[in-house]
Amino acid sequence: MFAAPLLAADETAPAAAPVAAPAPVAAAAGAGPTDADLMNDEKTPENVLTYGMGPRAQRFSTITQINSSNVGRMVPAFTASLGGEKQRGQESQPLVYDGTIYVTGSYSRLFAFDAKTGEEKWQYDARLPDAIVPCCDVVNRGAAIYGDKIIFGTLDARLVALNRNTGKVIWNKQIADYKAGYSFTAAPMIVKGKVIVGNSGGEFGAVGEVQARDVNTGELIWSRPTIEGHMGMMNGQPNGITGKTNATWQGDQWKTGGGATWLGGTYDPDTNLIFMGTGNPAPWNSHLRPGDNLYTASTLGIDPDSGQVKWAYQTTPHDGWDFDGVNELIPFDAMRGGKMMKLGAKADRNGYFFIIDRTNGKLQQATPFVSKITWANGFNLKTGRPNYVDANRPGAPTAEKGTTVFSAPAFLGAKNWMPMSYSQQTGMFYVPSNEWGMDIWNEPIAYKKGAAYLGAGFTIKPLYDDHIGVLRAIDPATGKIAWEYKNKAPLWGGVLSTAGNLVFTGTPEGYLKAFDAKSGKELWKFNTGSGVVGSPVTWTDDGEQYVAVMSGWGGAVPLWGGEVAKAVQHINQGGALWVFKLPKS
Ligand SMILES: O=C(O)c1cc(C(=O)O)c2c(n1)C(=O)C(=O)c1cc(C(=O)O)[nH]c1-2
Ligand SMILES: [Ca+2]
Repeated sequence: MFAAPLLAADETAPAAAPVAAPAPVAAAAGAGPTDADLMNDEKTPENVLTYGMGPRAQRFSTITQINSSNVGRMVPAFTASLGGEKQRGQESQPLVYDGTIYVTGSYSRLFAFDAKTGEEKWQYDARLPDAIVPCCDVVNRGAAIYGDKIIFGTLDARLVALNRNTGKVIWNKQIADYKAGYSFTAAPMIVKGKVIVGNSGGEFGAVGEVQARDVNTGELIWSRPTIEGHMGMMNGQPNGITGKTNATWQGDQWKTGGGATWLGGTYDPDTNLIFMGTGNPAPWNSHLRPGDNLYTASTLGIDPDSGQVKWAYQTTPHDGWDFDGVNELIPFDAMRGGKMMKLGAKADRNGYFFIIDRTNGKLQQATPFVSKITWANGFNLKTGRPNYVDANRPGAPTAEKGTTVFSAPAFLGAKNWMPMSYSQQTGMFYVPSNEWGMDIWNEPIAYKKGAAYLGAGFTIKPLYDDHIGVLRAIDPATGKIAWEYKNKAPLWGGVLSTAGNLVFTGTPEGYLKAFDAKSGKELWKFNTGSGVVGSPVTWTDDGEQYVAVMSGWGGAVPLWGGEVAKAVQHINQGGALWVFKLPKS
């Protein structure tokens, strides 16, 4: 725009040009987002640079043009198809930069669309090997952008950097062995020039790991396994918490112990910590692995510079239900006991909404956010541990099958991967939750490379006739629910809140919906033609506010949902980006 045209080559420069101040190297147009831009994402409404709309992943926008008084008039601006036969769950969150919308698609694809018209600029298809074994549909949750690159993970456990203008591969790195059950569904996160990635594979005895890779080359900078035993052995570094190598596992069980970091993390510039959730211990059958099984079903506070674990908090010690525990920890600050505190909130799959001190991982509050929880009666705030209801743990298998118990929440969780939002305007968390239970029983199982490693059987059942999904506004000061919206099908998409007093989320029935953030009143809906399991975002372009979401039914519910899967089997698949704005008038 106002920058002088760059000289293409040295020869074109006057030979004896007087040397003034050194030219700012490559700060020119087209250089792309920097570390500072990523950290500042919450404050730049003209783009969406990070998964979570800021490193803290609060999914809150300060834009007010579309608000609770006019959202009822919002209309589609355009839609863009992901095309073809590869229409499965579209869990992606769009990124928006410099006139382009980037979305990942099912089967490890990445698309670049014009942000004003939806016209496709390019698409990349990772062309997966047949042997991949993702547990829960062929999903991907989003990309990361940096400089000239757009970076995403694939189901055969690779991390791929493409040129964001052309879609051409810049580097392509294997992060784990997909033949041993590893895959990659999370959006990568970039902190200080390092691509921070997690892995998937907890249902196959994979071992959780966080890797930091050089954004320019893809080379490994540090690796942090999440299971005691592996932690102690890595690079000769102590794990930074217990200093012990393997206190909470018996025998060799830690070798295939799970704890996958399959949702990626959030980052807090204030404390310089990455918060990474870890998944279920493997196998699911808890009688086969006595002990707390650290650090599965936990949140880890990790130093991005070294990979050292600074603290850990385990939300389900000795998990026996696949309560997993990867759910995002969202940093926020609030008054507690008369002082301002650096806190984090996590709505866990196990049914509790946790508030912890994010400087040290100490539990401050744990309140149920669903109506039925059978496995524990609350948490002990001193020890941070659950008060277990032992009788409700699935029993040990005798010959073939242990006793069946009814358990709530179901293993797909009071909240699964779909991200909640924190509104800086209302001070509320908006949590996509589900009310369901399951019959669960344990079975014998032995580890076999690349095969499912559960040792349990299960059938998910609804708890109520009229709804499973419930969007809940939670006051973090008390854990009390301020309002709720009930949905017939399970909620499986992310949430966005805005300073326009709005909350957006999608439904499997196909709608993107807008609610009044204070009252919960439904203000607007639009049917996208397939289930919405993506995460909505918003931005401004030439003075107009846009809202975008991916449509395309899928994810774990149709595959693992038991009786609930049957109830939603009529929902049609899809694969489309939908973009909305107010009509010009
Ligand atoms: O332990 C794991 O490694 C792992 C990975 C994933 C994944 O990567 O999608 C899911 C789960 N577990 C899981 O337990 C689960 O319920 C789940 C739901 C979904 C989805 O995308 O709908 N993924 C996953
Ligand atoms: Ca899992």
